[in-house]
Amino acid sequence: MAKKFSLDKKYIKILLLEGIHSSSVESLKASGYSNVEYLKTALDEEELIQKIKDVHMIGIRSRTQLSEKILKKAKKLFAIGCFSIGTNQVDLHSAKQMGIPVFNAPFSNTRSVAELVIAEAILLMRGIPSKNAAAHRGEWQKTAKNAYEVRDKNLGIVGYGHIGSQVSILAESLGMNVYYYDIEKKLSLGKAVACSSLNELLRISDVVTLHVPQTENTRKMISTVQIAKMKKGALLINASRGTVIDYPALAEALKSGHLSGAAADVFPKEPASNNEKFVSELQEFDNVILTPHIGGSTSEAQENIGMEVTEKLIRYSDNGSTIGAVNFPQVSLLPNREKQRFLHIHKNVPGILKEINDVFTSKEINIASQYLQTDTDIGYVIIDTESEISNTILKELKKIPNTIKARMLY
Ligand SMILES: NC(=O)C1=CN([C@@H]2O[C@H](COP(=O)(O)OP(=O)(O)OC[C@H]3O[C@@H](n4cnc5c(N)ncnc54)[C@H](O)[C@@H]3O)[C@@H](O)[C@H]2O)C=CC1
Ligand SMILES: O=C(O)CCC(=O)C(=O)O
Repeated sequence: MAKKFSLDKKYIKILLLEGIHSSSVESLKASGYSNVEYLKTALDEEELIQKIKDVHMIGIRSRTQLSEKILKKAKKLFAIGCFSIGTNQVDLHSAKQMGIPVFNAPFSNTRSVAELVIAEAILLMRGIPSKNAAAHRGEWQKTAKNAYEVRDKNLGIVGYGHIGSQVSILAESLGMNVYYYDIEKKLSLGKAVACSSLNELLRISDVVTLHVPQTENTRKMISTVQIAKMKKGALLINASRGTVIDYPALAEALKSGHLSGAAADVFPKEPASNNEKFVSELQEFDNVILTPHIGGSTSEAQENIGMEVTEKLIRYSDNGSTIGAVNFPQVSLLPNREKQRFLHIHKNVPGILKEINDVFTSKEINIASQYLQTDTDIGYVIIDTESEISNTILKELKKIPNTIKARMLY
């Protein structure tokens, strides 16, 4: 019998949104995925619902919100690629319940964000944003007043993960004293000092920079009370998520002069495209650097992200590997084209593995290898059979109660 993909690659429809780097399209095509629709922008909800109906894999950046409502329309979707670090734009739990793994690029833009933050710390310390704005208006503000070196100043990093720790290394090389606060115990790099509380960090820092994910815990973690604890004249930088700072409270602190400047790359409501107007309470302040969520937008980062996430999507589509998925049991078996491979995603209920195996036993088909992983909600098993078998097995696997998704690969 000729070997056959359950779904030929040329029928696997892939939608890439938000101007993902061309390295993604190139990798997909090189791997035989020719059915790729590439859009430079995000889609509004209605357009997305229409398009996602027929799509098997989707690639997004931070603008596209994949809510439960939208995922429910995506009947054919089997994998999501977030071409970003953050995955808060996807309802991860709903995706998992629907048997859809979500992949991201956990390090590819780390360095780009860290470099931007360091640049902003230097510019803010020198009062450059205000002087720059004034110069554009024809004013000449040649003065050393309120302009400082970053050397020997205290930098407080909230969230000492990949980005926070890169910022730490760069800041120390500039002679800054680095302090950090993280809810997890972390290895301090160089001479960085862990603070036992957020309040302690806020009290001692000349510059505070935020590098936490968007979670319920981090929502408005910097608001009036926390800002009041910061040193008078301190600086605040946010390249994490717009929900982490209470921006009206920051605006108050800038107005009163309690803080002497800020930089914000992320906002609670960001324009869906470059054609939409951007509105923020921080726009009135010359001493605030506003950037349009470009912390990770460098050529290097985007090219790397394009390749990294695409590779994960291809590995899942070709071999069933969920290594690197952020919402799924991690399963990987070496590709083995000599065998036939089945993937089965199911609710994690007792006895289901036996039912799956019974399908093969009843047809006297030997299982060559099998790898199951579960979490509290779902189980995911890859099964290689010794002999080539027909599509009817797949139909029977799909009929097992509590099956979420089943696929035959080769
Ligand atoms: N502006 C931009 O373009 C970009 C923004 N980001 C944002 O930066 C965030 C951080 O990225 P990474 O450093 O790669 O993530 P990471 O997961 O490596 O580090 C996050 C750290 O925050 C800590 N954390 C979580 N909740 C906390 C809390 N309540 N208080 C203190 N620490 C807490 C975690 O323990 C972890 O160490 C991403 O989740 C994303 O939202 C990421 C890339 C680009
Ligand atoms: O560049 C993007 O679209 C998203 C960057 C970001 O926020 C992330 O990687 O989490």
